[in-house]
Amino acid sequence: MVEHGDPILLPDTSAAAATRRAEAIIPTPYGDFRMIAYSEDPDAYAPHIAMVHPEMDPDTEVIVRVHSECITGDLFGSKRCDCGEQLNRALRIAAAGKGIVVYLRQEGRGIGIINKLKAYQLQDTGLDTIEANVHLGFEIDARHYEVAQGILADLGVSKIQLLTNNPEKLEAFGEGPVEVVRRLPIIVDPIKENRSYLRTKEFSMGHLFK
Ligand SMILES: Nc1nc2c(ncn2[C@@H]2O[C@H](COP(=O)(O)OP(=O)(O)OP(=O)(O)O)[C@@H](O)[C@H]2O)c(=O)[nH]1
Ligand SMILES: [Zn+2]
Repeated sequence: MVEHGDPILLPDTSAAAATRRAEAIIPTPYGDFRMIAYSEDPDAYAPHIAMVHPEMDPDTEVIVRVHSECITGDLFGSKRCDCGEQLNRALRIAAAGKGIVVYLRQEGRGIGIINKLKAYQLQDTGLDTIEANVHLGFEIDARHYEVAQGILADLGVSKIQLLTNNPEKLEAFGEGPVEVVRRLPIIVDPIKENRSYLRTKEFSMGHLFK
């Protein structure tokens, strides 16, 4: 059994990981973005990513999505969660509003893809997302947001409108140098495959779906 918060399993999300390593323009279906890679280790395989609108103005209240990695949803379009659709929507909003999508490598709320798949298997026997994490010996949510604040600070941003329904994410930003002036909801319509996942988010994790 893994101990709570075992550091080996957690990605580097300290402020040190907010070091800019490389960037290039990436043309996406939503328009061009500057893709900037951030990591503590210069050769990191999985750096954090900022997708920055080329005309982003750091002196405005920048629209920002801080999205945690979900390989199942973001990449393969899994219907078990709302991540893929939220990511697409966030990119569209950032493209229209000269904003930023910060993509953090905190797969599975920080437990990694192997453990998330184990959690899914437990969920298929009747546990909810929280119970499955706890059963595997993990925190309910092992994520940290210092690196996101560091990335925004590196981009010269100090005031943001944060796209989230997650009160804990909002609270985490309350402690950092970047001020959240407004929360913007990012609500995906439930489908039968993700209904119980979204229900757990709403009733057990306090996510704001209204
Ligand atoms: N452990 C675990 N992680 C999950 C499960 N379903 C999704 N995730 C992870 O949950 C995270 C979702 O992160 P975000 O998209 O930033 O969103 P959020 O914290 O739900 O809050 P919002 O900003 O409101 O979307 C990703 O890291 C997913 O991989 C699950 O059943 N178990
Ligand atoms: Zn997901």
